[in-house]
Amino acid sequence: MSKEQRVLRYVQQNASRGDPDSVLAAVDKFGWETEWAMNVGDVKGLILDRFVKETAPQTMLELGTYMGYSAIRVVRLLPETAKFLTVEFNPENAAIANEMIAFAGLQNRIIQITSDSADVIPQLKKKYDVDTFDMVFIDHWKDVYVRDIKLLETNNLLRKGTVVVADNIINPGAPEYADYVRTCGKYDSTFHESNFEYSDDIDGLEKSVYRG
Ligand SMILES: O=C(NCCNC(=O)c1cc(-c2ccc(F)cc2)cc(O)c1O)c1cc(O)ncn1
Ligand SMILES: [Mg+2]
Repeated sequence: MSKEQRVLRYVQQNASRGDPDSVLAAVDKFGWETEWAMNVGDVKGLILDRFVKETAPQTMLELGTYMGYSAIRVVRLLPETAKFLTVEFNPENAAIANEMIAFAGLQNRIIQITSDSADVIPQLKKKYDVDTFDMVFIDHWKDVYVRDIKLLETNNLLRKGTVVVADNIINPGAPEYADYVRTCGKYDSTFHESNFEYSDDIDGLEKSVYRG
């Protein structure tokens, strides 16, 4: 059984079906007490919660579903009318996420896409009926953050004021991305220091508002 399957089983045996907060609490308890996993987690998650509440996005994209933790974390704060798309490359992780999201009762609120983000970003307008995103959460492979934010720009998926949040700026690190959003002149970017998931190590989120 994979680590991700062990986390899912723990959630199914310890959380309440249809209760997103209990699912998040179970994943976090497992992450702190049993096995570390690369969810954004409870500490950085509180900062993400604040950004979501401040932005109140009607359309949102997540790159890097993993087990669905941040999808559940975000969508639990959004109205039923909001449109949330999440992209995962790894089919095994996507399958775990599908079950985690269903257990949380949010399967009708989250559109899961299993694909390489580079392939799907250019299809979002036509195939997924997207105009522009109000918010984007980037949490997939660190070395493709820059490639993908540039793809979002060139595919006209960002608008003046779109809020782009990126995980793991310090650990494992996304230095080229941080440098790009801070110096290219297209974003007002701020770094929010925090802790690495289920750890005392340092990490942080970058929040970048597109100038349009
Ligand atoms: O699962 C896929 N990506 C996860 C992206 N996320 C990360 O890589 C990630 C990594 C870490 C991390 C940090 C320190 C360390 F020692 C080990 C891992 C932390 C995080 O918070 C992440 O978010 C995936 C699979 C695949 O086959 N193809 C495309 N993507
Ligand atoms: Mg991460």
